[in-house]
Parts: sequence; C-alpha cells; structure tokens
Amino acid sequence: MGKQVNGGLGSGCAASQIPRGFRRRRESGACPDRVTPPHSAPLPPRPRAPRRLPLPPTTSQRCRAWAWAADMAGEKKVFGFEEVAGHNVTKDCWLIIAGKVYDVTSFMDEHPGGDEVLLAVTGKDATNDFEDIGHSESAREMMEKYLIGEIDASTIPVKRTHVTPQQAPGNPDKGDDMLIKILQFLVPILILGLAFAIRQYTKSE
Ligand code: HEM
Repeated sequence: MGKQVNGGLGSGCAASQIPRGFRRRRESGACPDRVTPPHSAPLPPRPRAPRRLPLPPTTSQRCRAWAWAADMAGEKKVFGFEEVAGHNVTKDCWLIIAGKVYDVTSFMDEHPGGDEVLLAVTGKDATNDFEDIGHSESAREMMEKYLIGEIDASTIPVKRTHVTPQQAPGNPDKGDDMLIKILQFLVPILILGLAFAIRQYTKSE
C-alpha cells in the first residue's frame, strides 16, 4: 500500500501511480491527476492575421509597364488588332489612331468629348473619327502621353466595301421601265377620253 506523502492527497487520488517526473507537484499537495490545470496552461499562440499580399497587376497595368519598358529601350511594342480590340471598356480602353495604339484608360473621365465617343471607336481604326472632329494641336500633343505602341497593320481586318447586288440575267428592271412609259401615255389619253365621254353625255341631255 502506498504511503501518504506530506498529507494533502485525497483518498480518491491515484497518487500511487505517479510517474517520477511529477513527484514535485505531488509533494506540493496538488493532485497529480491534474497535471496541467487549464488556467496555468500556456496559451496557444494567437493565429496571426494573414499578411495582405499586394494585388497582382491588371492586364492593362502589365501592358503599360511592358510598353513603358519597351519605350525606354527605344523600341515600340507592336500589337495585334485582336489584342487591342479586347481593351474596350471604360476601365481599360485602347484606341488605334494613325497606326499607333493609345491606352486612354486614364483619360476617359477627362476627355472633353466624353468617354462614350472613345468607347464607340474601340475595336476599329479610329483615325477617321479622330480626324473628323478636327482635334486641336494641343490635343495631338496630349496623345503622346497615352501612346503605348504600334498596330501591326496586317492584322487589321479589311474594311467591308459595299457591293451592289448583281442583277439577274435578262435585266428585269427594263420591264418596269417599259410599263411606266406606257402608263405615262395611257393615263392622259384615258382622262381625255373620259372627259370627252362626259361632255357628249351631258350635251345629249
Ligand atoms: C488619345 C486620343 C484623344 C485625345 C488626346 C483627345 C483629346 C481631345 C481634346 C483635348 C479635346 C478638346 C478639343 C480640342 O482641343 O481639340 C477633344 C474633344 C473631342 N474629342 Fe477627342 N481626343 C482623343 C480621341 C478622340 C477620338 C478617337 C474621338 C472619336 C470620335 C474623339 C472625339 C472628340 C469629340 C467629339 C470632342 C468634342 C469636340 C467638341 O466639343 O467640339 N476624341 N478631344
């Protein structure tokens, strides 16, 4: 039978099976069953707030950075039409004017002609639209700020030209012309004939 040490261990305590390492605790009178009371347990490390990572750059920012780097290196980036045409929203707007590509995203709010006109000419060669307005010299100087590269002219889709519908063989339009000519003669003759008939009828009465 286990001997009671320094008094203090309750009768229900399994002090007799105390492993060696807990002897001191046992001697201090605390029940060795309660080896690490919750209040004295070291607090678990606080979960650290996740570090805010910087957002990855947008396509437009990447392209601008690329174009800037290329510009610094003395070469202009050459864009394909499809790539340029994809930038067609207010927050990401590119224009093709006179063979050059302009990223006017940051200019949308400031453009005196409004942002809608700029959006309306995305996805096409906007040279004529730009020239039709008769932009001032200062507007043209301003453009330099937004220049990001050049367009690969071979990628611009060929403009659709208006094709007049071909006439069917036998030229059916000719038949219509003949009918009109006949009516031009016939109608006045019929009116005259009718007038003459009415006159005759009223005379005989
Ligand atoms: C990077 C390209 C462009 C720049 C820097 C630019 C700049 C300007 C500026 C500074 C003005 C004020 C008037 C002037 O100084 O001429 C203006 C007016 C205007 N722009 Fe642009 N523009 C650009 C592209 C375009 C395009 C592609 C269109 C297409 C239609 C357009 C349509 C207009 C219109 C409608 C006005 C108003 C004209 C008026 O109220 O008399 N702009 N733009």
